Amino acid sequence: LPLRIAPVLTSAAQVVERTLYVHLHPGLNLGASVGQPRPVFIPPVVDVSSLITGLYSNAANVCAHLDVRVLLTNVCAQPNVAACPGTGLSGGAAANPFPSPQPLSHSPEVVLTDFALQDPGQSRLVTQCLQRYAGNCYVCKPGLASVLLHPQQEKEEPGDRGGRSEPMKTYSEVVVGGTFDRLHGAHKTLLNISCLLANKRFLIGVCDQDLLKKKVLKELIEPYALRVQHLREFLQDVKPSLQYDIVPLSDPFGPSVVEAQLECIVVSEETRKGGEAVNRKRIENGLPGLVLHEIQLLKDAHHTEIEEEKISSSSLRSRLLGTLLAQANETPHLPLVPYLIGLTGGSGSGKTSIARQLEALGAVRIDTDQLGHETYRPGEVVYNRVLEEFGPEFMNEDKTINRRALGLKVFGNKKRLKALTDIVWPEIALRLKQRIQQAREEGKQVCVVDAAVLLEAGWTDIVHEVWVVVVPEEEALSRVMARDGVSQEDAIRRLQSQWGTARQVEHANVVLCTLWEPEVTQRQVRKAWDLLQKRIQQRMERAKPHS
Ligand SMILES: CC(=O)SCCNC(=O)CCNC(=O)[C@H](O)C(C)(C)COP(=O)(O)OP(=O)(O)OC[C@H]1O[C@@H](n2cnc3c(N)ncnc32)[C@H](O)[C@@H]1OP(=O)(O)O
Repeated sequence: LPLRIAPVLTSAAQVVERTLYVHLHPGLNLGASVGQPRPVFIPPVVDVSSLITGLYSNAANVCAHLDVRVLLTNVCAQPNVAACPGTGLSGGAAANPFPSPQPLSHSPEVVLTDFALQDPGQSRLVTQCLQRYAGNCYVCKPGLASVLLHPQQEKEEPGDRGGRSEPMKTYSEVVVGGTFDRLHGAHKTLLNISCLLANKRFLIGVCDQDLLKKKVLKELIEPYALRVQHLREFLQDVKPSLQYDIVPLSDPFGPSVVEAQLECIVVSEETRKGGEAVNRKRIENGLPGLVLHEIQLLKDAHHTEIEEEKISSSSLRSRLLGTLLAQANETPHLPLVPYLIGLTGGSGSGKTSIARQLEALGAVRIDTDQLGHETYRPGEVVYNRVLEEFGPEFMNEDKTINRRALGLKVFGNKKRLKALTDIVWPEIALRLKQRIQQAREEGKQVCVVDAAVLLEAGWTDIVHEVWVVVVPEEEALSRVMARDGVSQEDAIRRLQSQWGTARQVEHANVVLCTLWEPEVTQRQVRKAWDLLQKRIQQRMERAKPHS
């Protein structure tokens, strides 16, 4: 079987667009002579566990775009009613794991098999037999199609046949913990093997709040409720007979160190130490230690130099940088050209360096800080109004406005900052519109509006897309202090006058991060630019009058 995984997945990926459910039935005979095959129970042997790992690790390499889910309703420790509640078993060899078809979160539209036909004339009978078989196990879409795959068989190496059919020890209650952001093959392996090990209850602790603070690109972590929804949907498909309890974790231990009836914790090489710490705490709490069941870490064949070698959510998050995370809003009030990108991000996020890179790629860069500074020139409306509002002490000897002193006054003081921005923003907006008009007249295709507080100002409707640049707060603080020579307190006050990155990201169409080497940022910008060109192209196509 292991040799067939990659070829079967490769050929299935040519038919399937989104979800590929895997139902195991070793030796399934669809040959017409033996009559209609029935689903059978498979004992949870070591081989099944290796097969699950093999499936997810191959899927990550050969069909990474598919949501693969290995179904375990028919993989059960003891085929009796007590061990497999809800199966309607009466015991004995004829026990059916599917007394009624199991509903899945995505009803199958097509059933695939790698059953090898002995005779091409059998094909119709075999596909009919397969459809009936699938319909007995799962609730399928009406008109379920069936397809016979013809996977390219891989060469068998000597010694490949050595399977491990010894039974796995199973447990009444199993626990795991994790962030479970954007469920990937490694999460699914952990979850599937835990389902294999658990007979009654599966407790899942999901990191929340404080436990997320140190994570790479934490702003891109899916909200807790969404992660739980995805987990529940996956688990409900995989083994509906188990009781699932999903709880938020605000410390690394959660209920694992207080619930007496837990028997086993599933860990990876990386989290084994965490599992051992759980056991030390349990013993301190007068509870028996848990069996540590260790699973293999899945390798990520596509990892880049800033990513981990294992399949990880942080790598998946870093691959989202520069891509379109949320469709742009409809903007019929804006002219088609130039396409307007509102580039924003906290102080010290590196947005100006990104704006310059976009300029080098062909965009017109409009620096709104600069436009703001122009409005302070003596004789301008803003100049007079600012001095009226804040007093003559904010004037330098040469009669110019002392912006630095003004900054120290307003950052950290909401009321005073609002008084200032109420004066300056309308004037900046006016100048911005003039610049955009000028770019339009010059036939420019893309303008990048570099605006530190674009979202706070509610300027999202003057651009087509919002791009947000993020860095961790400590990094932003040290950059601001070093670059602008301000104290830590002043830097904090300035950052606190702006939205936090998580809130900014909620409004972002594209997110970029300047935390790593300059080449890494350049690659992100290039990717974002290339994808933007495609979107602009498609938009132009859509806007063409139909002939
Ligand atoms: C909607 C927009 O984004 S318009 C562009 C931002 N400008 C404004 O909001 C106008 C109000 N601000 C100002 O006039 C000036 O920033 C002053 C007078 C307060 C300070 O002037 P200066 O000392 O010359 O500082 P400068 O204008 O370079 O801004 C320094 C930092 O303050 C931040 N900043 C500017 N305005 C604001 C604001 N309204 N709220 C919070 N932070 C702000 C900027 O992010 C900038 O950091 P960055 O370059 O790392 O992004």
